[in-house]
Amino acid sequence: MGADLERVLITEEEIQARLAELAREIWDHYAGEEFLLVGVLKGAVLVMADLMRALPGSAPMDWMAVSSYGSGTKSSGVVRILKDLDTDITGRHVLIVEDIIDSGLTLSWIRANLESRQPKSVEICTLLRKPEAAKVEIDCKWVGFDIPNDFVVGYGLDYAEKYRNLRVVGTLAPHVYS
Ligand SMILES: O=P(O)(O)OC[C@H]1O[C@H](OP(=O)(O)OP(=O)(O)O)[C@H](O)[C@@H]1O
Ligand SMILES: Nc1nc2[nH]cnc2c(=O)[nH]1
Repeated sequence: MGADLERVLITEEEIQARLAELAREIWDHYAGEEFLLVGVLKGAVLVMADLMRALPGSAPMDWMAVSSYGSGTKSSGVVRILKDLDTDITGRHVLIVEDIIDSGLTLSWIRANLESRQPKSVEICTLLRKPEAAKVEIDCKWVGFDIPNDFVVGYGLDYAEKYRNLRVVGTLAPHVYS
């Protein structure tokens, strides 16, 4: 599987070290107030698992699954909820946990959707962000790494449902696409 990678952009050690920093900053930010971690399936599964284990204390967790539709392309900005939260977030601090902000369209929609439910606050933590790919500005408080505008896999991110279990983030070799 690793042989399908062209280049490792971020190593396992770099990911874990950065998540530990983010976990500390997040914990300090909420200063003892409860916050709900909201993961976006499926890509955020590994970020959620490692980020929440790096927190100095407990935080509850919930999940959403969404899908783009309409034009058929990903991240069209038109989003459908496949699995909604189990939790009522009214009056609660919500921290959305994502693997990647690419165009920003998915997260822009999710954030607006969650904000319409009258939470106390909504913030975002993403492991990866592609500044050059942004189609909408996203106010994201915690970003692990800004990366170039290349398609990446690993650490939760897939290509045709493969490579999510890689411990690194990297780009795929051309032979994989042919
Ligand atoms: O900023 P955007 O251009 O909207 O792209 C980001 C979205 O794309 C990925 O999800 P994907 O649709 O690949 O689903 P997955 O998490 O189930 O792999 C990622 O997890 C984000 O949700
Ligand atoms: N696997 C993967 N999914 C994405 N969704 C949005 N951008 C990306 C990316 O670079 N890689």
